[in-house]
Amino acid sequence: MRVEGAQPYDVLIGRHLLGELPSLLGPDVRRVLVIHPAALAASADTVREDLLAVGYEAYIAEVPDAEEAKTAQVAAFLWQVLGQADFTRSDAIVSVGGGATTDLAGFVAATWLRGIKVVHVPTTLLAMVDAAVGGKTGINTAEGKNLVGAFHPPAGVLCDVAALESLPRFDFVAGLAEIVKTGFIADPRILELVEDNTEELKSWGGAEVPASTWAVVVELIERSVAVKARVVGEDLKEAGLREILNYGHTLGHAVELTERYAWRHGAAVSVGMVFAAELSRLAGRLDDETVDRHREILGGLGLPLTYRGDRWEQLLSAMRRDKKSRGDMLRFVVLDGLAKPGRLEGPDPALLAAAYAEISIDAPRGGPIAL
Ligand SMILES: NC(=O)c1ccc[n+]([C@@H]2O[C@H](COP(=O)([O-])OP(=O)(O)OC[C@H]3O[C@@H](n4cnc5c(N)ncnc54)[C@H](O)[C@@H]3O)[C@@H](O)[C@H]2O)c1
Ligand SMILES: O=C(O)C(=O)C[C@@H](O)[C@H](O)[C@H](O)COP(=O)(O)O
Ligand SMILES: [Zn+2]
Repeated sequence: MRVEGAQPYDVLIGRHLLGELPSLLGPDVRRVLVIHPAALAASADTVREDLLAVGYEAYIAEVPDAEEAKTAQVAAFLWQVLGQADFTRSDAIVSVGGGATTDLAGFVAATWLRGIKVVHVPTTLLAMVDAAVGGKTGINTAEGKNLVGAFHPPAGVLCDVAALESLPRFDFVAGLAEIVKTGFIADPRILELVEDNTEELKSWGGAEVPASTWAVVVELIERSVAVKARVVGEDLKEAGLREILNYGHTLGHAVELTERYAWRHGAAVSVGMVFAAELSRLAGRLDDETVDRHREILGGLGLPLTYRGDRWEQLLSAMRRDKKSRGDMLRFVVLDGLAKPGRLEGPDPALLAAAYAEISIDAPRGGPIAL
């Protein structure tokens, strides 16, 4: 699939695609740094060996797992690696991992010498359908999620679906949340596919999965990437249209921060979408049936639908730093119907609190919540 724009690139989806890496890197690259978390050490090593075998000078750097990787300290470590290996503007980074790894590696590529090539090899469902495509890169700060970053499109994306065989069910389901998001904002056929295959998807078992379920997963990936490619091809820097991809993220990112990243991104976005749907309904813009469909689909997959009621002030404070905010004005992506995303700007605080009341529960008395 092609992502258009000032710097067009291909997103390849299939199996055994690593042989395509040199063609995505292009002819001028000599040195490559492969960045990966521990869980992907074996795959990253294979990538490095393959690159060495065809003549690249290939280096490898392991980074911490998940959100622990998205820090200024880890970025600084990678800048040091690049500096010590004399990486120039004709060299490149390859990320092998989930969305946290692709966000970090993309950010380091965007900032090293003010921008070098990056090719992403996403290994989670979420990174294949969302994080690796579109050029949003970033790291977190103590004040919030992705607060430092850059728009830096990759030179290419290799989605080798065989990577999903080792992905834990928990992470597979978290990735489904972004797929469902894409269904609600742009492609309702995605919702039908998820509804018709809920049991198979929620009980993801990697290598044990029947061919019919793989076919559904590949179609879900292709449909989600197609929507993302169209949107970012039109609006790379989020001047308008691209904001629709942020459906459910205003509250979702606030939940992630409040939970100190103990929740997966997809799980937080699930709650955030139910909140955004309730907000849309209470603002008189969305029908009850579509709101209920959020709960049925996300809840059916085992994704969380509620959050603790005693954290509203903390969440509100985190939401003020959302990238869609303008000055003191909070802005939300809402739905005016299925696949009809709109914006709600500066909502009455009472409306926000009412929407939150619809999704909040009593504070748990210990133990993790849902996903
Ligand atoms: N840039 C964007 O447009 C964009 C879009 C969506 C999400 N994101 C970001 O992506 C991140 C979430 O991504 P994620 O859900 O992939 O999480 P993640 O990168 O934290 O990966 C989740 C877990 O899966 C493990 N893992 C990865 N691939 C595996 C495999 N094949 N087998 C076994 N384990 C594997 C990882 O080590 C990690 O423990 C968040 O930081 C979010 O903000 C960015
Ligand atoms: O690509 C986009 O644009 C998105 O908003 C996709 C989101 O799923 C993703 O989580 C993104 O990283 C959120 O970006 P942010 O600008 O809200 O940090
Ligand atoms: Zn997201």
